[in-house]
Amino acid sequence: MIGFPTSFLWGAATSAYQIEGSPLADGAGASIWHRFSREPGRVVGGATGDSACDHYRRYREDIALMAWLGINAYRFSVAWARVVPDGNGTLNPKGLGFYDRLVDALLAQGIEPMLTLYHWDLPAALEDRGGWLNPDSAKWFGDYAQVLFQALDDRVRLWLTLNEPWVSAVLGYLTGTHAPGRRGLREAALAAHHLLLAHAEAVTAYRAVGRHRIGIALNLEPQYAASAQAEDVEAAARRHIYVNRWFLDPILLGRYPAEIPQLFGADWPRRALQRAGLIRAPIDFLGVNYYSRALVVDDPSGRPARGRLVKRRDAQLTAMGWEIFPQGLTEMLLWIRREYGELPVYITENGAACNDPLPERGRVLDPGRARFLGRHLIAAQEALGRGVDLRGYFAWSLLDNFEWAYGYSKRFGLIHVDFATQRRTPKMSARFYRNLICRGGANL
Ligand SMILES: N=[N+]=NCCCCNC(=O)[C@@H]1[C@H]2[C@H](O)[C@@H](O)[C@H](O)[C@@H](CO)[C@@H]12
Repeated sequence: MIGFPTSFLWGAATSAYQIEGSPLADGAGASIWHRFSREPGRVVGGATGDSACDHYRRYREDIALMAWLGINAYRFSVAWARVVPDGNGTLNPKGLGFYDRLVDALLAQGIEPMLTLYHWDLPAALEDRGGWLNPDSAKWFGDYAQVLFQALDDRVRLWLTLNEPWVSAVLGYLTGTHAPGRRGLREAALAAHHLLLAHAEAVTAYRAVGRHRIGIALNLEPQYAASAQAEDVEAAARRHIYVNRWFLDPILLGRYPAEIPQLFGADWPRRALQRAGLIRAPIDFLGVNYYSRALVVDDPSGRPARGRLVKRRDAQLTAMGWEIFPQGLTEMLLWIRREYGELPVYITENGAACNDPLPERGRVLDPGRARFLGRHLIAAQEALGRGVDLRGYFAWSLLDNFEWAYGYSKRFGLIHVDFATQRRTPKMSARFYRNLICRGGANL
């Protein structure tokens, strides 16, 4: 098995709303998650991101922990409403100032910043104007992206436009389990289309002013038929289009998969097909967020892909109920290369929620997470050995944090956070990852 290249990025990832806290500090505007988390019943325990990991104030302490961890890259997102409080208008210098200081502090430790422009926290003022259902949303996003390109492209060399637009569209507009909590197939398809146009708007804007590289982070999940029955095989094929190709094809090929309008039927926005060509603004790399595979059975009532997820009885699951399936990462990376050609790839998220014990004498024993990371890094190494141009790996997540609708009930962190005291405690998995990075990934 070949090793990891010396240029390989060993990182960790977070997002603004999940770790920063202080959502309205220094002139920041509210986001849709600030609003959504306050709606009764939306988040486990009625939790909000008001404090989270208090990273907005403790970022220097957290960067010192990153330095101890030995990561050479850190993926974070910018809270749009900190920088442009009403989403599309006046800049807030204090909001931008936080990210300016964050980037400088990272670089001072030799840590490469990877900046995600949008990780689900749309300014609430833009939601009041229709949010991602408004055709102007692509321009709003392009204008916001421009602000950050101008301010930070002299130091940020890895940009991501959107994080998991599929989750934004499906959980935000179809299932309603994420902000803004709307429920409609047509809305989901329209929001997805505008998110893709927004991605293209930002990439196009970057080409005019940017000097480095820009991509997008997608949640990609291999779909396996639960049986050899034709109806299950076909259901898995439909879900593969729905979960993976719906976004990959327009971004990388400039067209929607032919099957997508059939899956959405009358709910598919007709004009979307003509405008799909606009979406293919060539990217420099693809971010792959990999967590698990899906095991699919036919389900005629399931909309829109008419497939339902099942679990094998003997499956090993994380605390999220997701099957631990490292080989799916290798297969997904190889499939992307076969299907879309040579494109640099970063694993921009991979990690596990575990039922961690409480810290005891400064230690948190989470062997399951260490094993999860190790097995997925072996799977990544396998893909590297078979020709995938894999440039880096970002563990999700640096810190235990606000896990969206699960609130603080699910812990993904390499570092434990006591949310009552904000005390950080590196877990066993952090030491495992630190030692691995020291060895450049050798002897996995
Ligand atoms: N069944 N199933 N399987 C996997 C489905 C994954 C969809 N959720 C994600 O990818 C989110 C991504 C998000 O960026 C981050 O902000 C979240 O904290 C992590 C952890 O939840 C992941």
